[in-house]
Amino acid sequence: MRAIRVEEAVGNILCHDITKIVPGEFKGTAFKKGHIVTKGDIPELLKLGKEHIYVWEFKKGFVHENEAGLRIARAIRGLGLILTAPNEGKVNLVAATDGMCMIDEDCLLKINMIEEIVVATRSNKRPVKKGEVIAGVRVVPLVIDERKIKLVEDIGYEPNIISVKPFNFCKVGIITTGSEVYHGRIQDKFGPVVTAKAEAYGCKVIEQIIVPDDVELIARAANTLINHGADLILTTGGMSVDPDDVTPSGIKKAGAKIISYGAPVLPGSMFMVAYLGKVPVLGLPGCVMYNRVTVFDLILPQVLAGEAIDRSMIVRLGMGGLCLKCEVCHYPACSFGTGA
Ligand SMILES: Nc1nc2c(c(=O)[nH]1)N[C@H]1C(S)=C(S)[C@@H](COP(=O)(O)OP(=O)(O)OC[C@H]3O[C@@H](n4cnc5c(N)ncnc54)[C@H](O)[C@@H]3O)O[C@H]1N2
Ligand code: MOO
Repeated sequence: MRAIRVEEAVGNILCHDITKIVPGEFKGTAFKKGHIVTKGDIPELLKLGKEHIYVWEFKKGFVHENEAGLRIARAIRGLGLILTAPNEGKVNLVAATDGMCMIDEDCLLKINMIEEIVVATRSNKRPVKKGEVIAGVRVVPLVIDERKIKLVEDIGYEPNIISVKPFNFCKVGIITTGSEVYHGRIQDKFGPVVTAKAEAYGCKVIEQIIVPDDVELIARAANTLINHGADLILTTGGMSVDPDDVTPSGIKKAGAKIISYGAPVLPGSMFMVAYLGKVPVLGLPGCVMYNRVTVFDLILPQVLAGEAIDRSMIVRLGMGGLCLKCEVCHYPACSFGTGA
């Protein structure tokens, strides 16, 4: 730290806040610690009674927090993100599109292990909206040893440490099972719920086939939907333990490869994931119709972001898999699904 004349301070970094007081009108910070003095600041500083100010003594090999923040942000930015200008050293990474927030957790850990580097993100694999902040980065001191920034940049060679993967458009086919619905004893309430959820991600429901609880008819409906161009199949109902719950058998009979039957998620424990060729088939239990958020809300965006679902992904959902059923639902801004 050294004191210099204000007129010679352009390009130097302020070491302390400078306060402005106008009686009856204003009392606050006119210039913040860390501010880089510009030519235009000089008259204002002089008006504030400052002929000399304390500035940071630049040492070779050190960088200012603003530059450091920008360099870290650039190093970790993957696809689908834009950067904000630094504000007191902090740079935000903002979603450029709706999509799935993807974070390389190992790289994030390595970067945050470097002392004085701060990278704070959202939880991994969450649906995000265009314009939402996905991560904020900064360094702890006002100036930082450039070698630390270079370490971040070395790790940053890994592509897409933080990215937003856009959702693919899908043609969705629905198979609604249940003899009570098929025979018109009750009206279908499940189809509209899953249609609304799929459409919220920009998908189109091309067809819904209503079948009784019959293994053969469920299997045939699945293959009909494939022939009609569906690239995602959702089945509703018939997923639990009654003798009439035959949807999993129907999916199997269609020739699908079962990835997982059952998920450590409540609500949603009777969920099934299968693939009929390349087409994902999601077996949705009755709770998906009834509850506001369920396992379906965790897996649907992953499928639409092009993630191949395997059993380990389903099993990882256990931690954070308990929906607290809050009076006002804030999902995805809550712990539900944070194990994804
Ligand atoms: N003994 C056990 N019972 C239940 C278990 C269990 O493990 N042991 N699991 C429960 C869980 S978890 C769920 S979730 C439910 C739902 O399972 P299903 O997928 O088999 O649902 P269904 O039996 O087909 O139907 C339940 C209920 O919802 C009505 N429904 C179904 N589809 C429609 C539709 N398209 N439109 C309107 N209403 C529909 C249906 O008529 C039933 O009333 O099982 C628990 N039980
Ligand atoms: O699967 Mo039920 O599928 O937990 O409420």
